[in-house]
Amino acid sequence: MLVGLLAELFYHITRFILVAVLSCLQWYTPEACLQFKEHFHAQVRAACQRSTGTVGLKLSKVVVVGDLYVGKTSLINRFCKDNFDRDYKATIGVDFEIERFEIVGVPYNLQIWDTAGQEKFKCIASAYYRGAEVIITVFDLADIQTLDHTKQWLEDALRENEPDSSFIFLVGTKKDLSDAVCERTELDAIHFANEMQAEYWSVSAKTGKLLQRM
Ligand SMILES: Nc1nc2c(ncn2[C@@H]2O[C@H](COP(=O)(O)OP(=O)(O)OP(=O)(O)O)[C@@H](O)[C@H]2O)c(=O)[nH]1
Repeated sequence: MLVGLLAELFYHITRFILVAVLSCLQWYTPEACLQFKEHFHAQVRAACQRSTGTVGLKLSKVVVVGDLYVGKTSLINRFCKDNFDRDYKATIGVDFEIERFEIVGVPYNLQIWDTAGQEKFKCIASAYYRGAEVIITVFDLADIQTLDHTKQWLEDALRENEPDSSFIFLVGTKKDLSDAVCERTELDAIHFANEMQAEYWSVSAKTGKLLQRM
């Protein structure tokens, strides 16, 4: 009973944080967010409002993977620091940010791991995949090859985690550069997201403007 409740609590908190991440960036449509449809279960809400010591679930690990130059760091920077840098600085190995939230009175930490897309750093970055509650697989909407590569990135990340233990997101970046090619890539991406049971988002770290979910 307690285990079931904690599992449900964990599920809702993780979803809530992801919604917070994406909504902060205004990169979502409400219908994409199951959380807004269901809200918290009464038991989960009650558990959250009790002493945090009894809950013990304060940390969630997010791993962001994808080819080099697709915009992983920019995505994280927009969320964590609300800034955008047009200059490219390759991530060396891994980097991480911690964001602190309070959800119905419970302090919560979101640990976001930014991994390098360069092949030569792959073995370093992959050492950090384990224990990811959330895997965000990123590609560049203007470069269809990066979408093709997401399958491999996701497989590598999933291999390091227990089956069905991670929420999966597929995120297409640089939506501000959108043209007809991007639109075709998005259709492929939505198809692929369905196949891998991922939630799909089209985003722009540059503008942060509300973008439509296809
Ligand atoms: N126009 C536009 N450019 C973007 C966007 N997001 C990122 N960029 C640019 O794309 C380039 C690469 O972005 P990064 O965030 O460094 O890419 P990365 O995936 O972290 O790259 P690695 O660290 O090598 O894995 C930079 O020059 C960014 O300014 C976006 O939404 N729109």
